[in-house]
Amino acid sequence: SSLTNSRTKTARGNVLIYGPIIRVSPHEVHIVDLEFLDTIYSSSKARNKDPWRVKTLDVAQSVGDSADHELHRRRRASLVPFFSKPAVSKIERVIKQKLYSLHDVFDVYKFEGRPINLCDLYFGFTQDIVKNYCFGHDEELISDMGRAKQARNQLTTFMMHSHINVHFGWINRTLRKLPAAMLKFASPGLYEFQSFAKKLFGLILLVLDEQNKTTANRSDGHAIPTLFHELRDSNLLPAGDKTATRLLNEAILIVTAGSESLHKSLFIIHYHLLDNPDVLRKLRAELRLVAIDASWNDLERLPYLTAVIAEGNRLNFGLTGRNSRNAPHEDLKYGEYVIPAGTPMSTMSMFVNCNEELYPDPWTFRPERWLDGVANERRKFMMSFGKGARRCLGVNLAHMIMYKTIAKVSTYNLDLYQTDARDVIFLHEYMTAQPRLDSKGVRAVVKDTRYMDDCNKGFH
Ligand code: HEM
Repeated sequence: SSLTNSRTKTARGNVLIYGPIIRVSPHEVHIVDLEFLDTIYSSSKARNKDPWRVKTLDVAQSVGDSADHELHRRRRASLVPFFSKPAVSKIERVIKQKLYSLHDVFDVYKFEGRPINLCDLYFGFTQDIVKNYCFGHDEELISDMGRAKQARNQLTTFMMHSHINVHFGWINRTLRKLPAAMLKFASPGLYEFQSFAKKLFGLILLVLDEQNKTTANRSDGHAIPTLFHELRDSNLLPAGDKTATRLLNEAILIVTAGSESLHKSLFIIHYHLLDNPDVLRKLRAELRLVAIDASWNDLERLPYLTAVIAEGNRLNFGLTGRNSRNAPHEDLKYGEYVIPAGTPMSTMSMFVNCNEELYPDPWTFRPERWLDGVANERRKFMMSFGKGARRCLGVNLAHMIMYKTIAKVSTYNLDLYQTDARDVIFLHEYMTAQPRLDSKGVRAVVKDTRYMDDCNKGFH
């Protein structure tokens, strides 16, 4: 196809000065070639992560940081059933309740006339939902923007240490041995992260103590199996993988991966909707076609909403660093080069998600690009959720939350407040995309939450 030809041209020519294959360190090659993505991130062949790289988040025993292919496969298999579409659909009711809380927060800010910080709001909102999914209850961060801000800042600070973790892991290991009061002084980011981990550890111990229960009772009276109760009872995991420490590592990964990436997609999308009245108008017109309280199933059928979500995810970029894999049992060939078995090979999501041939004017938010004849081709290459056997496990959960949330908040009338593109754009690489470092977040003044001014449908 013409797309295939132009991809090759880009990979070999105008965008890249060097490459498409570069030896970026004594032991790693970096390759920018869309045609080679499925080889690096294979779904069927054994691919290890680089043990050196997985030190970034420092949760060694989690599924995401299980460097060895077989170990990763076993741990992932225990989680897969829980992230399927039918499994995720079971908590649509929880999402609905959280959306009511979200609505209440918007109403309070409307009443007070203060700008709302959408970054903090969506961080609290998503972390509550993910914790609920994991444990059956949460900290209700959404009802306390101060705590939501603190939790978001704490994770951002921790992620900004990710490069130091890779190169000087001993610093964190040493700091962790300090008494809490000294750690707070020496490394506030790590101290906050340790407090977060301590709370999760308490929840894991509770799950392990409640041996007789397989479900958690939620406040609405419905008992839904939760992820960590299921893991505790899973036949797919050996006893060694059910220890409190191993489960804590899993919980840290899932709660941070869930809230960090998901809240970003939400605030990126909401910013662009507020910044592009035409896009917002088209979206609202489409939403008129479905019921106010449409299900995820119905919302997924809406092409423009689907395009808005895909474009927000594209500009999220997922993991932004060099995400390497190695083929432990086979030598691979790239053009004239042989890549010996065990050699880390990497690429970066930005090179794919901002490939100018695939996405002309790539830094512009343009949902329409997902509606043309080659949109399905593009979908194959999107790297925001990763690729292959280690692709994001939370895709379905993320999509359900995004569809339900964007459908709801896009009907509110908000004006951006002292916010511009530098508050959402990828400017710094700290494992995930960070905007300008002095950003105060995406802020907006809430004008109305009850109706859509250019749609004639009211809110209940
Ligand atoms: C828009 C939202 C999200 C984005 C952009 C995203 C992105 C990613 C990416 C790029 C990876 C691949 C990491 C790699 O290559 O090693 C990943 C892995 C993962 N994600 Fe997500 N994620 C999102 C939401 C979620 C949610 C809501 C959850 C769960 C609550 C989740 C759980 C995970 C887990 C457990 C892994 C590790 C999978 C494995 O190693 O097998 N993610 N995510």
